[in-house]
Amino acid sequence: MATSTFSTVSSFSTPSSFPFCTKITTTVSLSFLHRKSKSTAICHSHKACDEIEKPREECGVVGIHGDPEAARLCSLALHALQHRGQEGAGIVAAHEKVLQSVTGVGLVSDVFQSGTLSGLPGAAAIGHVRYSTAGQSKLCNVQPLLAEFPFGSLGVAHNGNLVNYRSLKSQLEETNGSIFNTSSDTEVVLHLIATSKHTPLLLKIMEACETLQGAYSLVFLTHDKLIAVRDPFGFRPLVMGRRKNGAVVFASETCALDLIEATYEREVHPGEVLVVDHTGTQSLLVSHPHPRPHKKQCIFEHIYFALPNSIVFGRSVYESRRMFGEILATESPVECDVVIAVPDSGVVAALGYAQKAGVPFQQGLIRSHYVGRTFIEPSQKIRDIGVKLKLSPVRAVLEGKRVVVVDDSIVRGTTSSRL
Ligand SMILES: O=P(O)(O)OC[C@H]1O[C@H](OP(=O)(O)OP(=O)(O)O)[C@H](O)[C@@H]1O
Ligand SMILES: NC(=O)CC[C@H](N)C(=O)O
Ligand SMILES: [Mg+2]
Repeated sequence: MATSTFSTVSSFSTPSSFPFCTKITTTVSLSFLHRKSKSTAICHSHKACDEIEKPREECGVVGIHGDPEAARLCSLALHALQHRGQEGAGIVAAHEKVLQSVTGVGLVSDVFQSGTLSGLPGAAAIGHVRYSTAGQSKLCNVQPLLAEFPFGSLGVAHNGNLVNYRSLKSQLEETNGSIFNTSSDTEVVLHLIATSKHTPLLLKIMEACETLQGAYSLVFLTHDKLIAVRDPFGFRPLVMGRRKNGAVVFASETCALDLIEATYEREVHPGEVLVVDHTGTQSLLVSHPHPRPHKKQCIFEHIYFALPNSIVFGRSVYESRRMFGEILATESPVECDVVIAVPDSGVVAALGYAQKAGVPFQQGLIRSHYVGRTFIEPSQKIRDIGVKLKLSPVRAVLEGKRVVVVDDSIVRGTTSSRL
């Protein structure tokens, strides 16, 4: 390789339509995953959990109401959202007024093997793939969380970070004697609901959400209702779709709707509460101190997290990444013979760069199909091994060439230092 130029789209000036909300620079250290553990429960009873660690981002959520195969569709949708969380997966389904749950550590295919789904009958279900942000990467923190209240059972799946969860948790422990079963921030939502004086349950949920600060795209399941809530800033995505049979689907990304043949209808609006039951869909608003807070949609969804075939925040992720590559070629032109990408999520930006620069795009790095995403792994040791196993250079493409290498981002530098 005569010359090798490393470029990254993360050096772009941020387009004005993408207010930057999160910069992920934290190095975290968690214990290795124990991949094969699984828990099946009518209602979770978690062991007392681990210490709290620094917040990060991500996760995928899905909710389905009105389809006799709700849990099976949920598992397919979670498969489509696997890139958003690889640490654990779970589904809660509602059948004959009872909520049943299967959660496990590992990938969707590890947790939902043949036969598992037959234990989750019912026409409504919610699901989650976890990338731990608050609370260790272990079974007790895998979602959906499920709680038994005197007023009925409730399941919840959360994408986001609650920045005030530590103070809410101490308050609940000291004032109400609340006993927490997990170290996940999401559990405070259940305790806030438990202690709310409002009725019915919907008002308890709304009051709880109004107490939360930070990012939350939530789906709740009761024995007869599916409820979706998005925080007033709209930090994390959440979309709504519908299947031909009328079943309503909520998901973090439209790629999950596509896989289960649901048509994309719209985003859940920032601050919106959507309630779905046999009577139809009702839309309400979470109240906020600023009646019209500015949207703060996370730019990292378009840079890295989401799949290019998704529409996120009303905009094609593929088009964003292609445009990032074009801008990079305009801002940082380099004499070169070939443009290559760091697969997977760098590919579309590299295509945009190559097209704009008028230089051939080639596959100079091969990505192993058997290694997941490395950035979202919970420990540096796993990330280092992941990058080592994942990327291999193609001598025929690179030898003697001036090469531009395009990746979507450099965060901890795990990938770029290996290259
Ligand atoms: O600077 P770092 O800390 O290495 O983080 C950034 C890298 O991690 C991500 O890839 P990842 O392997 O997670 O997923 P991908 O296969 O979808 O590109 C991202 O696309 C960059 O390549
Ligand atoms: N990545 C996420 O959105 C995670 C949700 C929640 N904060 C958890 O740690 O489980
Ligand atoms: Mg990458």
